[in-house]
Amino acid sequence: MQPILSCRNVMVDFSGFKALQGVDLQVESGEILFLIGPNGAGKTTLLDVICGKTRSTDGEVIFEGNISLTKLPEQKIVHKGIVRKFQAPSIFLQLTPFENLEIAMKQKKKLFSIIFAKMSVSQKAKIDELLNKIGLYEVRDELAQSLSHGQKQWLEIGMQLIQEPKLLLLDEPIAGMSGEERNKTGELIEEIAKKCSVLIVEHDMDFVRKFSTKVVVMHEGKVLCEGAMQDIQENEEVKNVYLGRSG
Ligand SMILES: Nc1ncnc2c1ncn2[C@@H]1O[C@H](COP(=O)(O)OP(=O)(O)OP(=O)(O)O)[C@@H](O)[C@H]1O
Repeated sequence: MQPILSCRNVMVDFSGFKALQGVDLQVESGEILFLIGPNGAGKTTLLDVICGKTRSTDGEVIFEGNISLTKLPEQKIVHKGIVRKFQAPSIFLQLTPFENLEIAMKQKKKLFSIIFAKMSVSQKAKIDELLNKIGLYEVRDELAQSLSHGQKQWLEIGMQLIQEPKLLLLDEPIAGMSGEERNKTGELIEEIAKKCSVLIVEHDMDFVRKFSTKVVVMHEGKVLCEGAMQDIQENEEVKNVYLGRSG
């Protein structure tokens, strides 16, 4: 089966500083791929390139075998099926989880008129189903500002899932979460991966150990190695540049 995403020799040069120096990486369908590596390795920059926030200076990013993302604007990349949850919150705190998802759904339709239209029964059912999935059904009518940190993050993820993506990009999704919230987030990601590949930048090695299907280690703008977490942990080079110090 062809990978859902292929990065080929991707380079990013920030006015002379080479943040990415020829990254080759593939994401397979249904995979939970963790991108790890020391600070400044280029992980976030790679996510930025994939979602169109940063332009690569060389190389190619191919989606679903034949769609080149390299020159597409961010919104077009979303429409192709790649969404990204940023660390900075984007939910409306004065609205309920249901209303937040309603807005996300209407944005997806992209029709201005529909913003004033009533939701159909099936649209409401879809939002309820999603609320169940992200564990917020019980608090669907409470103001988002009263949610815990973890619940807010899940709502953010829900806002992305309403786009029905094929690839979800997450940047340190469990930062600031309690132990229980971390586990719930991992389980949510496993549930999401049944329909959508997930590429995650993460520093928490316990979380990576528990929920990864594959791990890619980046160092100094390149892929150092990739494989199952068990093998990665044994790798001497990885121990030297990263795990030996922080994991
Ligand atoms: N817009 C920019 N202009 C110049 N340099 C940048 C820019 N964005 C990132 N960099 C540099 O590129 C390198 C890679 O940064 P990046 O944020 O991708 O690393 P990272 O692996 O995500 O690190 P961390 O784990 O700390 O988030 C860093 O040295 C960073 O300072």
